[in-house]
Amino acid sequence: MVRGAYLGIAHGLGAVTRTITKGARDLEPEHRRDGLAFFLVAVAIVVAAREWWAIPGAFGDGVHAVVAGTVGLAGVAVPVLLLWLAGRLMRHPERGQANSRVAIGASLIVISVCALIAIAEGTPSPRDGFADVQDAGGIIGYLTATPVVIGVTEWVAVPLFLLLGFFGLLVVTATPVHRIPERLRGLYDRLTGNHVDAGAADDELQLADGVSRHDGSDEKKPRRRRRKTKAQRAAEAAAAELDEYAGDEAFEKAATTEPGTEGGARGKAPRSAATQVVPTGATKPAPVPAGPVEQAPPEPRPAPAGRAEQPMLSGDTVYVLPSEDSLGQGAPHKTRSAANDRVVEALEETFEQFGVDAKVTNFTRGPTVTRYEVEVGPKVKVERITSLNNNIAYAVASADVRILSPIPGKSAIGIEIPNTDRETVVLGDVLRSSAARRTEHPMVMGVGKDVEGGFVVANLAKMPHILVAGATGAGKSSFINSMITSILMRSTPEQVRMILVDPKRVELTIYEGIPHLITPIITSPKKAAEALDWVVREMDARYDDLATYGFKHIDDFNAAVRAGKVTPPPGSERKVAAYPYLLVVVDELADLMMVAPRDVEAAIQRITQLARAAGIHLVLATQRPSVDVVTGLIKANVPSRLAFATSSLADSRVVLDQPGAEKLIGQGDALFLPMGAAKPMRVQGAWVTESEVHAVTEHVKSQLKPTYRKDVTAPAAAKKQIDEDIGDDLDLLLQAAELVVSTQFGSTSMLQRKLRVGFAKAGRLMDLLESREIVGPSEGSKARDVLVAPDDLSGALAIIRGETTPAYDQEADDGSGSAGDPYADGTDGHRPPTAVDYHDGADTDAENPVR
Ligand SMILES: Nc1ncnc2c1ncn2[C@@H]1O[C@H](COP(=O)(O)OP(=O)(O)OP(=O)(O)O)[C@@H](O)[C@H]1O
Repeated sequence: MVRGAYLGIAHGLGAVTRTITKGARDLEPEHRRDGLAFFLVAVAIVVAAREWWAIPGAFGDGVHAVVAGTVGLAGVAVPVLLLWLAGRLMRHPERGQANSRVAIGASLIVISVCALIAIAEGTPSPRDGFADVQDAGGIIGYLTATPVVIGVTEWVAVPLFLLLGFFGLLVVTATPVHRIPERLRGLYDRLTGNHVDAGAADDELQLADGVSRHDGSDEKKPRRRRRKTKAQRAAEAAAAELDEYAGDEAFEKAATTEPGTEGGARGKAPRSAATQVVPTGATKPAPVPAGPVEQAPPEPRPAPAGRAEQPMLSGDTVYVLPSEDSLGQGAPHKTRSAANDRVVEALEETFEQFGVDAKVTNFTRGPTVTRYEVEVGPKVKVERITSLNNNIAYAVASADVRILSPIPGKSAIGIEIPNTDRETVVLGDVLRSSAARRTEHPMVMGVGKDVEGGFVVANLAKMPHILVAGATGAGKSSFINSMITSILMRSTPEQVRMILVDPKRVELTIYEGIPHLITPIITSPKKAAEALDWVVREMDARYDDLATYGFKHIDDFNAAVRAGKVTPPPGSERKVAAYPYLLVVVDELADLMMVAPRDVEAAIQRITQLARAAGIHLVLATQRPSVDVVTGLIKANVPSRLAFATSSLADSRVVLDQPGAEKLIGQGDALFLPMGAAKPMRVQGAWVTESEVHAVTEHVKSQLKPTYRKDVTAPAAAKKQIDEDIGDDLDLLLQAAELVVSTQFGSTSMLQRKLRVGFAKAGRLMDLLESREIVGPSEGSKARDVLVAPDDLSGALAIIRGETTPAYDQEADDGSGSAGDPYADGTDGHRPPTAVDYHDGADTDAENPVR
């Protein structure tokens, strides 16, 4: 009977336990993690009850025996450690890998502390009585300290354990040894309340006080402190949002600018700093500065990046981003110089000579040009100023005078005149500006400074594609350097991967071998065209994943992957991982368009139409922004534009759809038209020296080796075969294509008549032509648009036949990377291997069972 009752109870308990654990397995991952955190809190309370408040009772004695028995006197710190771990687990459930790193580091510290206490208490052994062990370093202290003390005496053991504890501390805080000084500085800044970007705090000061930052008199100090605390809170709140990148300005908008340093004030309505930042704010007219040259105070050196933790790569590797010090500081920004005063005089003299009632009321000095604001008197036509363009150019001895009438958002005419004493905008300064620090988005780059001296940063993910054009020597390559360097400074290869196409073979060589590359730098236009094809396939694969798992954007998919919510279908061995952003940079589009115009155009069109949600972004640069390179189709699909000085007005129109770029003065002076902007913004591009780029690339290369994918520049195997959907209709389809392209008339009834086929067959042929992008979509009873010019007919026919264009076949294969057919693994040939396992290298593609 007793046995029966015992077995009954045991079975019952077993069933209950199984039900609970099975239920726990079905819980959402974050509930499970929260459960663990709450469990740690509960244990902390129990341990504290006994170790801190000595609450009596048999249970308490048991707890003491376990805690003090294990870690000895260090037991008093156990509740604190448990509470901290629980808090961390609740706050950062997504940082599973970081949490395990913290656990390892904390264990090393515990071992070190227990051993040191054991040594301090004379290394008692359990043979002398377990109470002594409990009052020293517990069993951990005994087991770790005793052998070391016996081996090398306590004189050596103490420094060894101190070293172990120190190492544990570095592991917990993810601090590599060489960054200790920087971390200490960060900690000091944090403790003293200085860790908010000083520029941001000062901006806020100006808004509140209505005085410029030069006016920091003593009585302002208490207020300054209060303001800073507020700015600090705002910065912290913003930082909390950054994990998701949601709601952050630079993420929502393609480009962000930071209010510039104040321009000089002159004339009848001088402006104070406050008016420049908030037009409606209370203003106190600032006196006209007395000296001929005025400089804004140097931007205070900002605190280090303040990343709480270095980003993790899979496999718990800590990837250390390049130090901010790799990029130098520029000279302080001048808000006014003697040259500006001379120009103001020249302008007013010109107005006087021609009898125009106009005055220069203000100016804002940018790094390259200064914008002089001119207000005209009553009854004076604005055109009178614009008609003086040539005379103004003559008076100021500069051909590059650009008149804005009016300045967007102001009742004033802007006259932009190059500074004779121009300044270089240094990339390091742009990346350290508060505009750049406001977000940790990995695709944010430093663009430069605007005409008011404010820093401009742009989020390439929001562009979502950009066309960069300008005559030779105007600054395109420097821009691309700044862009790539910005990304290397801010992102891990797990966040951003790149394909760099450099047909000129000189500009981007410095980036060869960086781990962010997915394929070696492509110099052959033929391979570049193939790489674009690969990007299309990669995009399709990403889309398939988005559709399969029900996400609209790669960011959502990645967030779900990181939260452990994406599980591959049952039976699949696929390891689901977040997709990196993919940045494709083409340094000379014209070279590609010469080799395979139709293919390149078609690939660009497909990528640009769809790639945004897939996290794929194109940067197309050209020094020949003519209509045969930047075709209508490409233009229509690349919404953001950056025009450096162009050699003609026509080129400016191709890039920006408006004149202006032909008036730019070169060396990084640009008009930037991010997606959604109505008017282009004049910016001076950021400059990064070769040695800075070298320092950054050496740093990233020393962290990781690139894992190239072999398939990127391999021609797609399917191209050689006639597509399945054409079947037996190849001849008819070729005839149909020829008819439609040569007549430029996409009509189904014409096909019926000329090819003597029925309505259904003619409709099918037309659909096939549409799928090959020879005609546009059906427009009801109207004829379809024909997308292929008669000159390109042979290329179109070759594609239908499943051949590549002749240019492809002629090019010799240099063998770099196209060896083997990556899709010869029994898949359908159209589907690329998914990008989920970049880190396992190209070889794993064939093993990827999910297609
Ligand atoms: N942002 C910048 N700040 C200062 N100087 C610049 C800047 N950009 C370009 N320059 C100057 O202009 C020169 C030419 O720039 P860059 O090589 O970028 O031109 P490019 O448009 O790429 O020309 P190409 O098409 O011939 O390669 C640089 O060597 C540098 O002296």
